[in-house]
Amino acid sequence: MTSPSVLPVIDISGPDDGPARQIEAACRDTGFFYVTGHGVPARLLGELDAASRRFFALPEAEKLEISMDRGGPAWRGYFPVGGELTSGRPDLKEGVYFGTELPDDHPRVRAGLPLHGRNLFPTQVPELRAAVLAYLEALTGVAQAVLRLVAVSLDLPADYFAAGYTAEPTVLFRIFHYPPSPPDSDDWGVGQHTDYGLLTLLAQDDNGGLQVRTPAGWVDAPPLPGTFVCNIGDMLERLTGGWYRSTLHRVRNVSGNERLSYPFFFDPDFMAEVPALPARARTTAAGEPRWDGADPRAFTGTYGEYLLAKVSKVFPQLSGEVL
Ligand SMILES: O=C(O)CCC(=O)C(=O)O
Ligand SMILES: [Fe+2]
Repeated sequence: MTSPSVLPVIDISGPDDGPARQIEAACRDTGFFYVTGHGVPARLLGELDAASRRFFALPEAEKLEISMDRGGPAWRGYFPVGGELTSGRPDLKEGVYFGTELPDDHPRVRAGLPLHGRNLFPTQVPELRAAVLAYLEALTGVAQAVLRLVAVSLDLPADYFAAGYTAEPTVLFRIFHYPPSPPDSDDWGVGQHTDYGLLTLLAQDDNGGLQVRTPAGWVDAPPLPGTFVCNIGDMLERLTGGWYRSTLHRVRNVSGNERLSYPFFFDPDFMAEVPALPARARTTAAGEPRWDGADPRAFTGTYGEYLLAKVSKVFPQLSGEVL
């Protein structure tokens, strides 16, 4: 059972102060809100959606031509239904992983850094390439704009993130296809989890299925046309000493239709350590034990190390091969 959505809609187009206070309230509450006034033309998402539907309609063997195990350490490409284990169980979804498009001679690629490199694009749907790259650029702008407001909400300089953690951000982007869940099944499209980085901006089609954990129980985050669902990840929880919340969420597609979603993850520089902000280090005591048994505040190391530990849990069969 879920309750109807109670998540706020925040217009980010106005002067910083109003939306920053709304973001503060949302991040203190569920860590989830809708973003409007973002300026991304609907056409970009329309092109992405059309190309993605063409891709998923291909025969499995053709989709496997960009299989993840061909992406090497860059960790890009297609995985079939059941190929990802978010909460230790196979998810009822297939998808394609993308990230920042880096040429082979980029210093981080030459240094062999995992998760860095070229994307894999399907030759059968050539228009997907331009649609994905244009979308990544547009969403990077939205994410920097939201982080500017997050910075203001924390009494930090407005360019705190853009000049630091996200001067060279870790950008991960996925296109997911959730087949309909059989009635009464207890399979999840995505098992319950929190996101790993700073923030996620999600576009979803009209089918719904995303659920968010709140103190009052699970609530729906239904599609609202022209908005992105934004939620904060473990690194913002960690930076703020738990003042802001990285909240559990999950997906079950009970619409009876094929659901597509487009989560865009905007995360700190792979090489950065992300210690608690001095003013926030001790704001709250640790809460209830987390979904993954891990405590993002206790972790030491770089964001890249945190991310790789997570990724190798959800793709156990790949982690030995490519990392
Ligand atoms: O598909 C969705 O609605 C959400 C996906 C998600 O939570 C994730 O990929 O982290
Ligand atoms: Fe998520």
